[in-house]
Amino acid sequence: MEIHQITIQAGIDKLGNTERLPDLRINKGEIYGIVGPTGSGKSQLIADIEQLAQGDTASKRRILINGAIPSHELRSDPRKKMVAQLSQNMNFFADMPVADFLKLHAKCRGKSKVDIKQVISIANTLTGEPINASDNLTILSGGQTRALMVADVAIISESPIVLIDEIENAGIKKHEALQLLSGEGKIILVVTHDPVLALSAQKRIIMRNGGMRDIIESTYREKQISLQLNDIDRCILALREDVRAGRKIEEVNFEALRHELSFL
Ligand SMILES: Nc1ncnc2c1ncn2[C@@H]1O[C@H](COP(=O)(O)OP(=O)(O)OP(=O)(O)O)[C@@H](O)[C@H]1O
Repeated sequence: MEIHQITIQAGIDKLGNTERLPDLRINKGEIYGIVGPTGSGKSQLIADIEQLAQGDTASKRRILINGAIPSHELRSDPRKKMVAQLSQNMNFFADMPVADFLKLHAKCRGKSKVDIKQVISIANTLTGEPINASDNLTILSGGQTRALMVADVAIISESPIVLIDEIENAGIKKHEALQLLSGEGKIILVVTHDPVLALSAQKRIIMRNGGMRDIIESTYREKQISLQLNDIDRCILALREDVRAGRKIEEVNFEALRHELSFL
């Protein structure tokens, strides 16, 4: 089923008041950030979309697909699952090599032609520590695990809706991960406190007290700032890999970092 739009029909906040933000329509290819203080309902909003809620969750929201109520089958049949979720705390539990897992997953999804080597090399563009096809899933680091999940969602799962919950400390190149996923024309919602991610989204939903309060469209300037912050982030990620690998740090180009910061 081709999905070109989801609608979040407003429900109630934690105090029982109708949400301030009216129905929200998100189109194919759009990236939305979800921001707000702790306990403001960011994860609940993601969960509502994941479950295709129909007034049956704490928020009483309803989720429409292409403007219509999703069928019972879409909500309950795992093979029809249209939503992929990625979060910082997710881990692989299968005791098998990376390549075997990807092959198995591709087979389950009916995609026997997927190039497994390509999936691994895409994952390796997101992490500083290369993943080998023969590595066992259980020995992958947090960053390698998340990088593999992103590549898997982009190429094998092909779920049209991707929900991302706080991947800021996941140890991967976040901006690149978002670009990889959005390049496939997916609908992406990302819960984040991280300016790199929040500012690179086209719009961000502001959460308060369990309700959708407001929406901000990111400006051209914010996009520029996000790209510059991303360069700084990549520098820190590279240093982290050096430290982790037991290398000595000979030099850090602080001048280049300062140059980036002076543009902000
Ligand atoms: N509209 C709502 N009505 C009733 N309860 C809600 C609503 N939204 C969220 N909650 C409840 O409030 C609690 C906190 O919400 P949630 O975990 O979504 O916040 P969060 O913004 O993701 O917080 P954190 O940043 O700490 O992860 C949860 O128990 C959730 O079920």
